[in-house]
Amino acid sequence: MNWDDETDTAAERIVGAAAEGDDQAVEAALRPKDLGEFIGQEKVRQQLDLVLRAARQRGATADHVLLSGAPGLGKTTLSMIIAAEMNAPIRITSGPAIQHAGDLAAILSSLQEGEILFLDEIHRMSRPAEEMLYMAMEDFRVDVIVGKGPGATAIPLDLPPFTLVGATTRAGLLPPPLRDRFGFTAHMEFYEPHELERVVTRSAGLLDVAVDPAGAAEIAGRSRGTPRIANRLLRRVRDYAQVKADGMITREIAAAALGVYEVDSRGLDRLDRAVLEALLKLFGGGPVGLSTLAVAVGEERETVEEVAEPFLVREGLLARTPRGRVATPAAWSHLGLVPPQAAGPGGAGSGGGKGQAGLFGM
Ligand SMILES: Nc1ncnc2c1ncn2[C@@H]1O[C@H](COP(=O)(O)OP(=O)(O)OP(=O)(O)O)[C@@H](O)[C@H]1O
Repeated sequence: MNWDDETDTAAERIVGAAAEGDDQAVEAALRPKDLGEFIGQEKVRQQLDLVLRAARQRGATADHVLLSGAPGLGKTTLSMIIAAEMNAPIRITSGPAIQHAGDLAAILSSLQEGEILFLDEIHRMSRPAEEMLYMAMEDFRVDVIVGKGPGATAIPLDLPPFTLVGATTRAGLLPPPLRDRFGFTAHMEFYEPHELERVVTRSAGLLDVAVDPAGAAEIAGRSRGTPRIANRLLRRVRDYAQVKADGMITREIAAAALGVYEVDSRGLDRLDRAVLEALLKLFGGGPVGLSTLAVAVGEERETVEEVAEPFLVREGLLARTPRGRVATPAAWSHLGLVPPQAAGPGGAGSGGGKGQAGLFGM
C-alpha cells in the first residue's frame, strides 16, 4: 500500500499519520528512550534486542538495520533507541535531503566510529547517492570523484565502521542490492488497540494529564493503529477535558471531544465517512468507479484514492475490485445502514440509519 501518498496529501488531517503542526515538538518529549519503554512490536523488539546485545558483547558495530512500515509507527523512535542501546551518537538525515552523491560523501566521511546514521525515506534517495551507499555499507569505503569529464578521478576514502538505520514506508521500492545490504530488516505493523491504550496512558503520564483506562481505550480505538495519531488525539482530548470538564479524561469526555473533531468510534474522519456514505447511500454499496465516487463527495479522484481509501481498505470497509469500489458488510453495519438485499422493498439504507448526518450536510 502506498503510505507515502497518504502522507503527502493528508496534511492537516487530525487522523493523518504524517507529523504536522506542533507534533514534532511534543513528540521529542514522548519518545520512548529504550527498548524496554517501547510499546508493542514484540517480534521486532525481541529480534533487535538480540542483534544489539550480540554486537555489544562482541564490542562491534551493529549490522545495518532496515525499518519498514507506515508513517508514525515509531521508526525514528527505534533508530534513536538503537543509538541509545549502543551508546553511540546518531546522525539523522533523509533520502530527499541527499540530492547528490557528494552530499552523502560529506555525511559519511564525517561519521565517528560506531555512529548510527539514520536515513529516513531511504527509497527517495538519488540514484548516484544510492550507489555510493552500497560500497559504504559493505566495505566502509567511498570513492570521492574529483574533477569532471575525462579528467575526473576517483579517490578512495576509508570510512569508520558505522550502522546505517534506513527507514522506508515502501520496502518494495528499494532496489534489491540495497535491501540485501541490510543485516536485519524489521517490518513494523500497525498497533493493536490494547497497545495503543498503553501508549496513551504512558503519554498522558508524561504530559501530566489524568486519563482513566476507559478514556485511554476510547482514544486508542480511534487512533488507526498509529501511536503518532494516538498522541495527537490525546492532546486534543486534553484540551476538551480542560475547557469543558474538570480535566479528567473519561470514556465520555474522549468520545465527546473526538466527536467535535469528527473522528468516529473507529477512527474514520469526515472525509472517510463521506466516501463511505456516498458509496452506500448513492450507489447501493457499489461497484462504482473511482471518478464517480470522487464527484459524489466533491473531492479530487486522487484525494479519495490516496487519502481516504487506504484506511477504509485496511479496515475492511471498502474493497477495490476491477469493476469499481465496493462496500463490505462491515461498512453497512458501521454506518448503521441495511444492505439492499436485506432491506427488502424500499432499497438501500432507506430506513434505519442511526442518526446519520446527511451526506451533503457534513
Ligand atoms: N512503540 C511505541 N511506544 C510508544 N510511543 C511510540 C511508539 N512508537 C511511536 N511512538 C510515538 O509516536 C510518535 C511518532 O513516532 P516516530 O516519529 O518514531 O514515527 P515514524 O515511524 O518515524 O514516523 P515517520 O515515518 O512519519 O517519520 C512519537 O512521538 C513516539 O513517541
